[in-house]
Amino acid sequence: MMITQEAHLSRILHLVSPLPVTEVPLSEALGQTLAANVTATVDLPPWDAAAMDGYAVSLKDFAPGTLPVTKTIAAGHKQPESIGPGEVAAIMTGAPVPQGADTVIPLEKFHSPTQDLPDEITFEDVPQAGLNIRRRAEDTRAGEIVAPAGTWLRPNHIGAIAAAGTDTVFIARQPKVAVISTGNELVAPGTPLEHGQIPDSNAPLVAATLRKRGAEPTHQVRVRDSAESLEHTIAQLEHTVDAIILTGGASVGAHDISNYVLSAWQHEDPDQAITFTNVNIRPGRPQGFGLSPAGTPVWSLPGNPVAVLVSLHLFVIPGLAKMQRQAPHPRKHTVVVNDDLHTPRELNYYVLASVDDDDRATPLPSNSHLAVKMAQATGLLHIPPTVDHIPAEHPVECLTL
Ligand SMILES: Nc1nc2c(c(=O)[nH]1)N[C@H]1C(S)=C(S)[C@@H](COP(=O)(O)OP(=O)(O)OC[C@H]3O[C@@H](n4cnc5c(N)ncnc54)[C@H](O)[C@@H]3O)O[C@H]1N2
Ligand code: MOO
Repeated sequence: MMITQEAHLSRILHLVSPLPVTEVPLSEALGQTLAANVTATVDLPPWDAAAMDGYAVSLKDFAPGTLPVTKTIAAGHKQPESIGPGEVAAIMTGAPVPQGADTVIPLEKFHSPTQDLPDEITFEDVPQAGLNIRRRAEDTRAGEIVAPAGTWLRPNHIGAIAAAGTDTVFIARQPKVAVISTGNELVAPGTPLEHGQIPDSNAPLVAATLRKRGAEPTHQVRVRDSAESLEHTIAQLEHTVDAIILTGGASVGAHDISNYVLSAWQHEDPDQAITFTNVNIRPGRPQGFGLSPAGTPVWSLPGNPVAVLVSLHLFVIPGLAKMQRQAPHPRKHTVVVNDDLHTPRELNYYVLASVDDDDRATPLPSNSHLAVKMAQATGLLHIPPTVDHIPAEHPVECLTL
């Protein structure tokens, strides 16, 4: 039986639950998801501030001529200052504009850069009002939402939240995930290979994806193709983690133990049991998903490395996002292909591609076993089941890796 990519994802999203909420220092929040709105605790800028190094002047009763520089105001100046008609204040970028000042003129208008500021300044004309003043609360006002609940925190959010005067945030607890690679052929990367062995590249790929998305790969285990070992490993882990991701053994071969072991497990609610199906995608066709007897979500992904990459993007990342209480955010964009693409109809094809700064994509060889080709890819092109040919220079949707 074959099911659609949408039906498989919808079952996953139905079965995973959001994790509890906790408060963490902002310094630990990168990659996590806000579980509550962050609001500004201060106006920013907190006061009218100079946007240039120069001279603040009052335009009240102003006439061109030479005026005295009566004070100097640098960034960090704590004393509130004011100037009256006929007075000029030397002012630095970021410093509070003195009360009474209407405009700030950059110093280059009067003299070359110097550390010895003049005692007086000569105006040849009437300056324009309101120049080079950053207005109080122009960025945010205290109480305004800086980042809403559901935001996946990237470095720009961390900077904005700090700017708004906050140093702790509420997040959905970081998902703890066990990563299990199955297969007698697998050895740790870097181990000299005996005949029949290959490096386990899926566990590092899955663990890196988890870290990037704010989850914690708490365990990385290699299990041989033995039902007892797999059962024992999962029984040990399912109570201590929020999710389990297996790779390999999802297909129908005599040694594909993930499928045989997990699909034999009973669940109180049969709708929640781990089931295996073919999904209308390639690579990544055989997929298992459901809840373990302890209620822990289990993704059982196919073993081929590119199939793992595709499965992570289509099925694991959205599931984690629900656990993390994440609001949907765009993950696809449109690119133009440099070469013709031919794929059979009926399946969604995902093709590795190298995408340049102008959003032009060069498709790469994308057979599901070509693990090292992943290094050249920055995107995954999606060719829907309704088409079998995308001509060069045509647009196609792309998931950013
Ligand atoms: N008779 C059929 N055979 C296969 C079918 C099918 O429908 N009928 N489907 C094929 C498709 S499509 C896929 S995808 C694979 C999925 O296979 P499994 O999930 O059972 O994965 P394995 O057989 O264990 O491994 C496949 C391949 O990937 C390599 N591998 C496995 N784990 C890792 C790892 N951790 N790191 C690196 N590489 C790994 C493994 O050595 C195999 O070469 O089944 C097809 N067969
Ligand atoms: O679906 Mo499999 O991942 O094509 O090789």
